[in-house]
Amino acid sequence: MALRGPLSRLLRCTLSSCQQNRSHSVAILGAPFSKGQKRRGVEHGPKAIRDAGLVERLSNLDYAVHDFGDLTFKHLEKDEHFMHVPFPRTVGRANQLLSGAMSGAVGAGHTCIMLGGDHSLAIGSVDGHAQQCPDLCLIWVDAHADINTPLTSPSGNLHGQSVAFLLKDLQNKMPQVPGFSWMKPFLSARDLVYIGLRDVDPGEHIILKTLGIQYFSMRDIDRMGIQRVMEVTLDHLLARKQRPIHLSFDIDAFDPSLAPATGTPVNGGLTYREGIYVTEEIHNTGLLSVMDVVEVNPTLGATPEALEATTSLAVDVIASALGQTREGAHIAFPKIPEPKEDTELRL
Ligand SMILES: NC(=[NH2+])NCCC[C@H](N)C(=O)O
Ligand SMILES: [Mn+2]
Ligand SMILES: [Mn+2]
Repeated sequence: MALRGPLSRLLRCTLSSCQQNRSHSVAILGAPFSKGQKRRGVEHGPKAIRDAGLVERLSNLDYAVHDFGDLTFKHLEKDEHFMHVPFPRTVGRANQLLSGAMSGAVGAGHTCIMLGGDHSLAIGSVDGHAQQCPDLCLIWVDAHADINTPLTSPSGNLHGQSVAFLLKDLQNKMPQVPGFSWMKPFLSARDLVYIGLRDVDPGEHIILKTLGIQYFSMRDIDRMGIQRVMEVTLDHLLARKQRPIHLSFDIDAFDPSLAPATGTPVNGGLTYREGIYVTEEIHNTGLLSVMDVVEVNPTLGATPEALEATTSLAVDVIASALGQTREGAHIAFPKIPEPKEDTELRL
């Protein structure tokens, strides 16, 4: 749509300092971490996504790409379970480190891409982003709601609990998990929208309903269409005021036929076109500030083709969130090139 580009640029000028000067500089933060769940291999996600050509794709979109490399996480030796939650201190410490790095990168004026790693990393990623942009809103694209508390979680895994750590509204339902005393929940339930849900635990369902969280399950997408879902999503988050968007994209939101190399696949997911439409619409707001891409697990690709499909899909959604269009672009050509006088036009 013709109005989108100029309109979004106009809006960007009126934004708070944390959103300015972001448009042409992208930071990549690798977070090779897997202790938020029990399947090893997801720590190789950042390398696999880079190997699929991420930096080159973003450079072709005319961005200055700053690849900050991978963070170094430590596994703490003495880290007993908390209730049935494994590795609480290790996950807490990793997220503390990521939060600091994310805050620094956002503060330096970059649009940031966090490559996971498992989805527990969204705790640090969103926390660090919020330190620079306290009025951010969160779009969570996922088969799962990741909003269990330690008391509702069937698995104990922290990658299924990230949102519960972020939400102010759940503060009095959360026990003190060791490793997380460095952070305070800051997000309001109304500043969050889910897209793609199809595997929601009973405890998560009561949380979503009690807090009145806006979500669009795969059934809602079937019923309304992805175009209407995005309209309502962006209206819900941005109608009152324009603010930075944090997009947390779990690759398992896509159908497992498209993204097989992931730890908790669920049938009946987003089509390629639905997923790309989501990121295109987010790009068109001009407000994307941080994007997480998580749960790409290269060791779970049954064949090299399955892995390649998953990683190139990850690169495609990132490129689309950063402005790659299906209609082409004329970055290299201000006008249609004309042959010089003395060149023969046709043979
Ligand atoms: N980020 C993910 N893939 N999360 C899967 C969570 C699965 C399940 N709801 C749990 O809490 O254990
Ligand atoms: Mn998921
Ligand atoms: Mn997730």
